[in-house]
Amino acid sequence: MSKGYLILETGEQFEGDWIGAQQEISGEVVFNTSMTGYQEMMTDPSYAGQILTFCYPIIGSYGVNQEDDESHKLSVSAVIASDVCDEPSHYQSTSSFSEELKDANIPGLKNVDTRSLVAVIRKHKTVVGKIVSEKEKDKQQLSSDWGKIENMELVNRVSVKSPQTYGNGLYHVVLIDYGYKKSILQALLAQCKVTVVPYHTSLETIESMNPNGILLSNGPGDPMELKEYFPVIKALTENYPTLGICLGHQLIALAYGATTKKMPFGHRGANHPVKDLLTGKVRMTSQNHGYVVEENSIDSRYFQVLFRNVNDRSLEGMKHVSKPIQSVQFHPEAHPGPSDTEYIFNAFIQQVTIAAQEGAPAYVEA
Ligand SMILES: NC(=O)CC[C@H](N)C(=O)O
Repeated sequence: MSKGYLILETGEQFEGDWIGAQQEISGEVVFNTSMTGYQEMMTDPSYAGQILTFCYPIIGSYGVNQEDDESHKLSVSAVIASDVCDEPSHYQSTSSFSEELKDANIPGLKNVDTRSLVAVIRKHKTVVGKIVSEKEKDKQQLSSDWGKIENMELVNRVSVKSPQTYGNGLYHVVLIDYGYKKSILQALLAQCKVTVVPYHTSLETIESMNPNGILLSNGPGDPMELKEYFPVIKALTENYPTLGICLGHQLIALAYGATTKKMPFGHRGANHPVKDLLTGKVRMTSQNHGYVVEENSIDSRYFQVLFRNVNDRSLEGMKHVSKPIQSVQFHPEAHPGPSDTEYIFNAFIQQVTIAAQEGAPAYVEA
C-alpha cells in the first residue's frame, strides 16, 4: 500500500496510506466528531472544497448503502481516517467505504494519527492542507493560494442547474438550492410539493411558481460570497413563510444587515447541545458549519434569538418578530444524528399551510 502525506500550511505533516483515488488535492482541513454518519457526511454538499477528518477511530464498519446519500455524488474534496474497515457488516450495505471513494474518484488517507491532527487543527483554528505522495523535505510555509476556492464556485458546483419538482403535496415550497441535503427535501415531501431551484433564480421566476413557502438550504463556503443575492432573499422572506437552514440561516441574517464570522474550528458533529430559549429545553443537534452569525449584530426590531449553543453560547437560531420567518444554524433534518429538532419542519409546514389556505402569503405587518 503506498504512503501518502497530509501537509498543513502551518508546517505539520501526517503520514497515512492512500485510499480512494491517488490524487493530490488541497482544501480546508476540518473534523467531524460523530460516531456514525460517514456516508451522509461524504455526500453532504456543505463539505465541498474541504478535507474531512473523521474523529471516530474506525470508519466503514457498516459499509455504504443505497439509502443514505445526502446528494447524488460525493461532495467532500478528500477524507482522512484512522482505522478503515473494508469488510463491512450491515444488511443494507452494498459497498465499502474505500470502494465508494474509489468509484467517486475522491482521494483519502487512512491509518493517520487523527487524534494528533485534530489537536493541531484546534490549536491553529483554521488550517489549509494538501494530500500529496511525497513528504516535504523542509517545513517551508506553503504558498498562500493553497486551497483558496471561491465560494461561488463551490455553490455553483453543487446547486441544481435547472428547477426540479418533486412530490404532489397540497402546498408548494420552493427550495433554494445552495447545496441542499436530500433529507431536507424528504422532510418536506410528506406534505408538500417541492420545487428545487438554482441559487441564482430571480425573484420574478420564484414568484411565478406561486409558492406557499420558501426554504433556503445549507451549502458550502463563506455566506458573504453570496451577497449579490441578499436583496432577493430579503424580498422573499418579506412575502412568504421562510425557513433557513445552516447557510440559509446565515443568508437571512446577512440580508437583514447582521454580520457573520469564521469560527475557531467550527461545529461538526451529531451531539451539539442547543438551548431553546423559549422553553428552556436543551436539544441534541447535528451540525456542520464553520461560520456563525454574530449575535450582537442582529437588529432586535426584526429578529429574536431563539436558540443558543450550550458549549460556546454561539447563536443557533432566530425568528422574525412579526413575520413567519425562522432560521436555524443546526440541521433539523437530523441525518445523520438526533431527531430532537424535527419539530422545526412541522412549525414551518404549519406556516406554509396557513399561507396556502389564506390564498396569500401568511403576512403579518410589523
Ligand atoms: N452546512 C452548512 O450549510 C454550512 C454553512 C457554511 N458553509 C458554514 O460553513 O458555516
